[in-house]
Amino acid sequence: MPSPKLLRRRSSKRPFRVAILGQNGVGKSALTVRFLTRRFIGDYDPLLEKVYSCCKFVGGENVAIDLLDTAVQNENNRLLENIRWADAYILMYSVTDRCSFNECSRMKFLINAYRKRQRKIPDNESVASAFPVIMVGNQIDRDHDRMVTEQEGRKRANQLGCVAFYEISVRENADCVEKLFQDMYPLCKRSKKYWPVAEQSQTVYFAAGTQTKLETTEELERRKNMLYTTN
Ligand SMILES: Nc1nc2c(ncn2[C@@H]2O[C@H](COP(=O)(O)OP(=O)(O)OP(=O)(O)O)[C@@H](O)[C@H]2O)c(=O)[nH]1
Repeated sequence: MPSPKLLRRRSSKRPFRVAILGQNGVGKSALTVRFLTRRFIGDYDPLLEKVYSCCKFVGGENVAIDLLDTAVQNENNRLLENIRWADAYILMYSVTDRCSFNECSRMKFLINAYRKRQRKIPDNESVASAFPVIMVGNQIDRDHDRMVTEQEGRKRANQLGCVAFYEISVRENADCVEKLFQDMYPLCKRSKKYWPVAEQSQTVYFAAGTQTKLETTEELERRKNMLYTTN
């Protein structure tokens, strides 16, 4: 792999920010890397929390996207920091782990509570449409270990007010990951007024991060201006 070159973002407006939330081991890092590179990589450092920046052609337009691959979500403060940072959320669980499925409800509750507290949303608009959440059940290739049915997942996503629900296997199917993001952006565009859209950029940025954890939004902001590329 070529040594990473330090680049500066050309756009002055900020990208569309997506946080991938979910319990440990559900496949957040695998999803992120699949989307960015189409490759499936088996193992990742579970303690790392990274923002990956890219420009992708989604929903018929070039969109600058910052993807936050979150790490341990046990601390509510960290989770709230990530919620605050993002414009949209992917709530991920493993269909083989009911605990991770239930954790999605807690996270959605926190998203709603935080966004309502902000009072930025007019009364006639719901949190769901202003800050879209997509629920994703991963690891469907492990059918013999399945604990959560597709029907249950869909029902829960509906009850929680998620804008979409998918069952995927990051490991087996790169196309379903691509489709997830392709579908997601148009859904999220409805809430565009809540996030400034970035200018078009042709460079694919990748892997902004060091071995340290991200502690604050300020840290995330600082890193946004120091992006690395593999190209
Ligand atoms: N069988 C199968 N394994 C998967 C799939 N997606 C991810 N994995 C595996 O699940 C394990 C956890 O994946 P990660 O991407 O590290 O999960 P994570 O949610 O980022 O975990 P933390 O970093 O600990 O929060 C790894 O061993 C992956 O190879 C999938 O679709 N199918």
